[in-house]
Amino acid sequence: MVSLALEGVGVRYGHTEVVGGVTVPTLRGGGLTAVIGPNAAGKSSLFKRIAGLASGPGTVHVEGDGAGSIRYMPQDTGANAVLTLYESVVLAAKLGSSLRVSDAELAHIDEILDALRIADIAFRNLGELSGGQRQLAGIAQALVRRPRILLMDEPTAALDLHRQMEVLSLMRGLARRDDMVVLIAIHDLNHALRFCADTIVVANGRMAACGPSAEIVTAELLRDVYRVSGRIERCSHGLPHVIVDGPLEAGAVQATL
Ligand SMILES: Nc1ncnc2c1ncn2[C@@H]1O[C@H](COP(=O)(O)OP(=O)(O)OP(=O)(O)O)[C@@H](O)[C@H]1O
Repeated sequence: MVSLALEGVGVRYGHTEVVGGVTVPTLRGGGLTAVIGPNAAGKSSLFKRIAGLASGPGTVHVEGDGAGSIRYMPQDTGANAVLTLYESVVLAAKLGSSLRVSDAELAHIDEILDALRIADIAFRNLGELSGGQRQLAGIAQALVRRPRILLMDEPTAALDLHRQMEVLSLMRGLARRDDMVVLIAIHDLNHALRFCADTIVVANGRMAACGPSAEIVTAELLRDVYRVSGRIERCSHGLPHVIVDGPLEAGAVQATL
């Protein structure tokens, strides 16, 4: 069992504090947690702080088996034109350890490439891949280290609709099977509602709300955090959907946060 909790966590770049006072009650492995909020709210910075890649005040509490294994998957994994997709995943698996690759590790890599449906492009250079294919390679690189806590920064931003659903379903299944804590920074609120049991809202460098996604993604959130008018309605299948009517005038946003 692994768990993550944040207590008064902030992020500073030099003397500038971009995130402050984020306290998140214990998140246990087994499900997805969405991290939502406007552009520049501080989601990526918070992820980097949790992963130890940025500094700031507060405490990141990690407990349980393999608690040291935190992995941050950046928004843009970049393209190293020299490596094939397969080589990049093997290298990711071996980061910080010996370069000997066991049969079990190779089997694990194949399993991940199959699950992401990218085995057919495994031996193409990353520089020749499409943006979506590179994003899938980045997910493979993150998964191959068997993280217990995985911080995914907009992992579906470059993917088509089918792939978005596939990847989020896969991540939900892996989180459950491997008892991982998976935080996903995501702009699509419908995905947060559909795939993530819990949602954390970051706005202006602060945590604005945290709880079950259905209680967090509301018309008030759309108004106060995203400055749009909208509503949450159930479709004919009974699933909640965010419907955005349009942007609010600057003066119409209530200063409740
Ligand atoms: N390395 C850095 N040095 C200084 N400021 C930074 C650095 N990285 C990010 N920032 C600033 O920190 C703030 C939060 O940025 P961050 O990338 O965490 O936001 P975000 O919520 O992930 O945004 P988006 O949804 O647009 O990806 C922004 O004002 C940004 O300009």
